[in-house]
Amino acid sequence: MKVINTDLPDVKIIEPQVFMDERGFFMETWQQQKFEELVTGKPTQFVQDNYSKSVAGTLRGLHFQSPHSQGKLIRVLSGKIFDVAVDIRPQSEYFGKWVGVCLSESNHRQLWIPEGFAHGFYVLSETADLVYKCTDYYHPEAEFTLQWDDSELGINWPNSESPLLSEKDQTGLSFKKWKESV
Ligand SMILES: Cc1cn([C@H]2C[C@H](O)[C@@H](COP(=O)(O)OP(=O)(O)O[C@H]3O[C@@H](C)C(=O)[C@@H](O)[C@H]3O)O2)c(=O)[nH]c1=O
Repeated sequence: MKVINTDLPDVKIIEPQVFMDERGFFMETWQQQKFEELVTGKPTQFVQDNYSKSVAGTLRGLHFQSPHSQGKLIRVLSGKIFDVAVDIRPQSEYFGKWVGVCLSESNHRQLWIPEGFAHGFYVLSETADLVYKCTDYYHPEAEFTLQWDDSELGINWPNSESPLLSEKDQTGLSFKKWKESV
């Protein structure tokens, strides 16, 4: 597997080795030892796997839990998404900075987003099946949504003038409000 750095040093792109033959392909999607050695550099325990399916134009996010922050390892089973991580760690020199990466069934890329980041994605294909591993459990009482189009964050979402949003995601917090609360 190949690990590719992003503009945010703690957020990594992972490209698994894909073995093609006449039957199709095979790949390891997660291997603990390699993951800890090459990606996080420390023991990392996942406790929950999630699966969501979304139609074209859906935008989910930007979500995070505080406390109970979740590291997330994201991959796409079918379709294509623009996946975004925002550094919301007040002590970080990258506080408020974001990175966006295309993950698709054809590039097989995964995104590692550690604890302390908000996460969201926009669906670029007709549908998208997403699976992700999380380092902490779902705690609805600790869940926050940052406004996907917050002007201060300035995320450059592709072709997403009026995305399909959940009710919760239509009324996200501004980054300014979140900053004032931490
Ligand atoms: C996230 C989550 C939701 N649910 C339930 C609550 C709700 O009734 C239903 C749909 O939840 P949501 O609308 O929050 O689903 P969704 O908008 O897909 O939320 C997800 O968005 C992406 C961007 C993330 O990063 C995830 O961590 C998660 O926050 O599923 C769980 O039971 N367990 C979970 O871990």
